[in-house]
Amino acid sequence: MRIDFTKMHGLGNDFVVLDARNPAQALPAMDAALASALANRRTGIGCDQLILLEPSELGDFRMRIFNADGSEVEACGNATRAVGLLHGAPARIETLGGLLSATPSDTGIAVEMGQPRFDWDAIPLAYAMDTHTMPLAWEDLTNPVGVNVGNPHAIFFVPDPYAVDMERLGPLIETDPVFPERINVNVAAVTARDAITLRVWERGVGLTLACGTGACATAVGAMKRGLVDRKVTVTLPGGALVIEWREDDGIVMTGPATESFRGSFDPADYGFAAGSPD
Ligand SMILES: N[C@@H](CCC[C@H](N)C(=O)O)C(=O)O
Repeated sequence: MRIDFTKMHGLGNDFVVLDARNPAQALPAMDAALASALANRRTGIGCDQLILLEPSELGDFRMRIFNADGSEVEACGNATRAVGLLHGAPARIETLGGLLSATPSDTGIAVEMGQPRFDWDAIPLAYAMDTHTMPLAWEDLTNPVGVNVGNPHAIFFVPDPYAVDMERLGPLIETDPVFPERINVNVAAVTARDAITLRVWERGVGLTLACGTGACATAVGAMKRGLVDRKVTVTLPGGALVIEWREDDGIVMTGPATESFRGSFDPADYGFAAGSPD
């Protein structure tokens, strides 16, 4: 029994999207082993995140997010825009990080990401500290902002994000015990009151071409520090997102999403039995 998938991306951050709402699809129960097998770029379909759409009683549908290492996580900004594009109309999307809304428009897909949380235990951190300027350092990367925008982020403001050895420092910071649920690592340069350049080492993935929640976290971190205005363009290796932090509505992220192709796979090829259709 073959399972259909849609390959999508947001600024090069790519996804395999599976739709478990279709009763004709005998999807195996999703777990870390299957998610990482499908995400594997050498032996699987290949992606940064595996996205599973399920029925929801709270929203139009539920989106489950698995990193390439198989870990299930709370939020993914780029995938939220991607499934918003698939839905083709304004959508309320249930995630582990909260209920989000995605609205396709002429300028891309706009997603209301909710309010950021800066409390140390909301990020979470291993012990109490000031998250505005965390008293932490890894070589030249010092005093990050800590914020949770559905998922956890540390943001380092640096002169040149492309001069930072992220391949070496990213995994060190991601797995430091000060972050009990690991962390997404952002290195950013503020280039104008409305412009930021950003690279992200994603928890459970590594360096990606873009990270939507990273752009949101970095923008609000820079706003908190008074470095930028309330609406900024964040430029990542894969392209740009516009991030606005509204007093009442919270963070609004706007940017493109793209469907790349559709295909199918046989779970047996990955050592998994198909589930039983409802
Ligand atoms: N690519 C994403 C973030 C995906 C989840 C992240 N790696 C985590 O573990 O929290 C985005 O666009 O936000």
